[in-house]
Amino acid sequence: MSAAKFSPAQPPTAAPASVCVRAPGKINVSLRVGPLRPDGYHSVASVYLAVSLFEEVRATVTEGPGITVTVDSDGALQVPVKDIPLGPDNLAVRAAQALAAFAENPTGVHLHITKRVPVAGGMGGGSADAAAALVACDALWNTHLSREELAGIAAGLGADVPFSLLGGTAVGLGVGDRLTPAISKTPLHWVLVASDFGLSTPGVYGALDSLREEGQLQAEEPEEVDPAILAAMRSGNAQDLASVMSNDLQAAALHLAPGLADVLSAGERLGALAGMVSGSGPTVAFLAQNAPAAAELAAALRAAGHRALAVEGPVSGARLASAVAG
Ligand SMILES: C[C@](O)(CO)[C@H](O)COP(=O)(O)OP(=O)(O)OC[C@H]1O[C@@H](n2ccc(N)nc2=O)[C@H](O)[C@@H]1O
Ligand SMILES: Nc1ncnc2c1ncn2[C@@H]1O[C@H](COP(=O)(O)OP(=O)(O)OP(=O)(O)O)[C@@H](O)[C@H]1O
Repeated sequence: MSAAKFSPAQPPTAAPASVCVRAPGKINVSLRVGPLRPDGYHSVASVYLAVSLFEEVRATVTEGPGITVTVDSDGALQVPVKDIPLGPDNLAVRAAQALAAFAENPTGVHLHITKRVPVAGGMGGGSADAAAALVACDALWNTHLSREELAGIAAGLGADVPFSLLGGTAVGLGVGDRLTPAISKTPLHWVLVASDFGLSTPGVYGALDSLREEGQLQAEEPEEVDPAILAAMRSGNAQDLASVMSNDLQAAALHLAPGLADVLSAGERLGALAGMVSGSGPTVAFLAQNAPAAAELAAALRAAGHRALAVEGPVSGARLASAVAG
């Protein structure tokens, strides 16, 4: 006989007055990009990896209506936040607005974002803020949407937003939003090097199209991910992964920011197994053999004047970190 069967009905959970949600940035361990589509997007075949560099969004009920946002930054990469919009264009605000349509009685909310992921850095930082805001407002407004429903709203906000909700390791098809979780049991160790400038994602995709039009690069429709990459992720063999990881956007990012080639060669000279531009860049991600090797590489890159940080992945997607009762 189960005790739960006879326990009195639980009262409905009261909505909290304030919640804090953490959501991870990502690396594309592999990113294949097809030709430009009529809708302005490109089909991709991507292997996403969520890494231990987290954005935090604290959502607090306000007395008045509306959604407001403030931003600060924290962490070793010293992310400048001056270029982040603080109005309706902020991705976290857009996420809260999209979720409000599903809430019976959405209160006013203030979102405070603590940024650790480089802005316009190719690691999906704004997407992580959007994913965190969705989970935070879902808790604040008692909307109780399923992860699938949240993923549907996330896809309307941007191609990378569904992955920041899901986390872990996943194959992304379509524009990157059609996700299938992939197995990777052993953590992989990376070193991130931030740049002191950003790259616009549409600008980097556009540069890739131009290079392809000029005949310098080929465009093929990406149907699937190279099975060798999934095998290397599954086994956690960093050496194997180093020989197969690749990013079609790297040539375009290097075309727009040629100095990144020096960063890539510095990391490889200082002991990385391999290095690549993360997503649309300009953040560079270096794969290391293990955690001590990553710590050593990060220290050597810092000594050479770079903003470098050792991280690992996979980690969880957007999750409630704390809640304060109303
Ligand atoms: C580079 C990646 O980070 C790799 O994961 C993503 O493809 C970019 O994802 P994102 O920043 O969430 O992209 P969105 O905000 O949805 O789109 C911004 C712009 O990037 C370009 N874009 C984005 C995704 C994609 N599959 N093809 C594209 O061409 C389009 O010009 C689009 O208008
Ligand atoms: N919460 C936010 N954080 C950062 N940027 C934001 C945010 N909301 C809107 N933006 C705008 O979006 C642009 C790109 O932001 P983001 O930091 O997500 O780039 P990214 O990491 O290169 O994106 P991706 O890797 O998904 O292509 C910024 O330049 C900024 O103008």
